[in-house]
Amino acid sequence: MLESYLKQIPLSLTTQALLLGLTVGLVTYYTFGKKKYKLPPGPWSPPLLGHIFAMNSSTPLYRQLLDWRKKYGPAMTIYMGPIRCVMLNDAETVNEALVKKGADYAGRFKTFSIETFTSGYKDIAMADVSPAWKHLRKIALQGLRQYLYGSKLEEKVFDSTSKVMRCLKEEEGKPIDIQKYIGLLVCNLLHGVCFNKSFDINDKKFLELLDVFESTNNDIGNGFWEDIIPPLRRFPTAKFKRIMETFNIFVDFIRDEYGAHKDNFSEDDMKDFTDYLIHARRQAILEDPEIENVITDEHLVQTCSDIFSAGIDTTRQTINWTILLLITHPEIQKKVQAELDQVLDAGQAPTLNDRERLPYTEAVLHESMRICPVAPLGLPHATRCDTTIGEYEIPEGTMVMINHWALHNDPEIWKDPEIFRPERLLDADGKLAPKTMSWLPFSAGRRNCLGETIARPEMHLMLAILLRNFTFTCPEGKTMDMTPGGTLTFLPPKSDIIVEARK
Ligand code: HEM
Repeated sequence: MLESYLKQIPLSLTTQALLLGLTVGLVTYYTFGKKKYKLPPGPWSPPLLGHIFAMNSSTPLYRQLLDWRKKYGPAMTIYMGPIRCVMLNDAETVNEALVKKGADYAGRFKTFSIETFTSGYKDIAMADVSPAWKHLRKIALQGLRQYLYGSKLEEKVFDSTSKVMRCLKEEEGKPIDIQKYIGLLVCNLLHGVCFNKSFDINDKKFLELLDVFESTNNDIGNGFWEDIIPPLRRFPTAKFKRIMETFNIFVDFIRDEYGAHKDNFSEDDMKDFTDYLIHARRQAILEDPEIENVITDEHLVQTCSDIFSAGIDTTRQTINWTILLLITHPEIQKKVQAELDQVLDAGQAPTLNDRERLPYTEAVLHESMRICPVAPLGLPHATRCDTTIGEYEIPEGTMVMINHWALHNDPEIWKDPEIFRPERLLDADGKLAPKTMSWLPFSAGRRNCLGETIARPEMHLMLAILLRNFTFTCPEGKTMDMTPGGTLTFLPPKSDIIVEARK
C-alpha cells in the first residue's frame, strides 16, 4: 500500500527506496527494537504537550494527583511536555522507592535550566550521584553537625531572634508584614552559620536577597520552555533571562563571601560553615591530590549557595505558615503559650534542652509541616537503572517525584486531613508519637534533606522564643487568607498581622 502511494508522488527511485527503508526501519525499531515497559498508568495526554494544561490549572498538581490516585493507583505516569515523570502518591510506594530501592532512585533529573543555574551541577541538591556529590554531601553534613555540639546552634538562634524581637517590639500593635521579620530571623541564622555575619532589618543587601527569593518563587512557576524546546536555549525567553539575572545577584553574593573567606582563611580560627568547607577540601587534597580537580572552588560556592538558599526558603515559609495557622486557631496558640509558661520559670527563656519537655509546641510545628509542606513535590529524582515500583517497570533515566502533600493528606491515614490538629501527633501520654512514612516533609533515603538535623531544633527554638514573648493576631475586622500560592511550591499568602508583647 505504501509502495503504491509513493508511486503517485514524483520521486526518484533512490528517494523512494530511502523513504521506504526509513519507514520500515522505524516500524521495526518501535515494534521490536525499543524495549516496551509496563509503566504505571496515568491520565491520557496529547503527545509532546503532555499534562501541561493540568499543571497550569487552578488546582495545583499535588492536589490533582491525589484525585487521580483514586482511578490510577498510587504510582502514576504523567508527562511534563515530552518528559515522562512517575509520581508517587502514597507512603508504601515512596518507601519502596526511597528506602527499599534507594540506590535505584537516588539520581537527579537533568535539565538545561538546572545545569545553567548550578554551573554544570556543581552543587549538592541538583547534582546526580557522582564522586563529587558524595564528597560534598559528606563534608557539608560534617560542617552542619558542628552546630549540633555544645551551644553553637542555640547561640546563633538567640542572636537572630533577639534582633528580630527588638524590631517586633517597636512595631507592637501596628499591622505589619510578618514575613519580612521572619525573613530576617531565618536569613540571619543562615548568614551566621554560613558566613558568621548578621543583617539589620533595613540592610540593602538583606532586602535585595529577600526580593531574590520572593521573585524566583513567584516566577519559576511550572518551569522553563528551554528545558522542553532545545532551540530556545539559543534565544532564551524573557522569563529565563529575568530569573538568570535575579539568580546571579544571589550567587555573586555567595561568591564574594566565599572569596573573602578563602583570602582570610586560618586553620587556627575557623569561624563558620564556609571555613569548614575550605578546611575539609584542603585536608582531602593532602590525602589525595586528585581531589583538587574533583572538588573545585566553584563546587564549594555552589554548596554554600545550596545551604544558604535551601535553608532559608524552607524554614522561613514553615515558620510563616505556623504563625498564620496559630492566628487562625487562637486556642492552639494559647495552649502552646500555656505549655511554655508551665515548663519554664518566670522570666526564663526557652533553650534546646527544654525541647523534650515541650511536646505540644513540637507537635504544632510537625502538624504545620504536615498541612503546609513547603516543598509539596520535593525535588525531582531520577532512576539510575531500569527498576520497578510494585508491579510496574520504570526505565533508567525516568524523572520520579514524591508527592509529600498526598502523603500528608491521605484520607486513609489521617482523619479529616485538612484540619489543623496538633494532638493527632501526640501519643496517649502526651509525648510526640513516633514518626511514620506518612509524615515526610524532609523526604527519606539517600537524598533526604541534608539540613533536617539542624532545621528541626532550630525551628522549634525560634517558635518557642517567639510565642514565649509575643501573641500573634489578625487586625480587627480582617480575616486571614489561607490560600497557598505557587504550583510546585506551597507559599503562604501575604497578609498584615498584629504582634503584641506578652506581659
Ligand atoms: C522546613 C525546613 C526544610 C524542609 C521542609 C526541607 C525539605 C527538603 C526536601 C523535601 C528535600 C528533597 C529531598 C529529596 O530529594 O528526596 C530537601 C533536600 C535538601 N535540603 Fe532541605 N528542607 C528544609 C531545611 C533545610 C535546611 C535548613 C538546609 C540546610 C541548612 C537544607 C538543605 C537541603 C539540601 C542541601 C538538600 C539536597 C540533598 C541532596 O540532594 O542530596 N534543607 N530538603
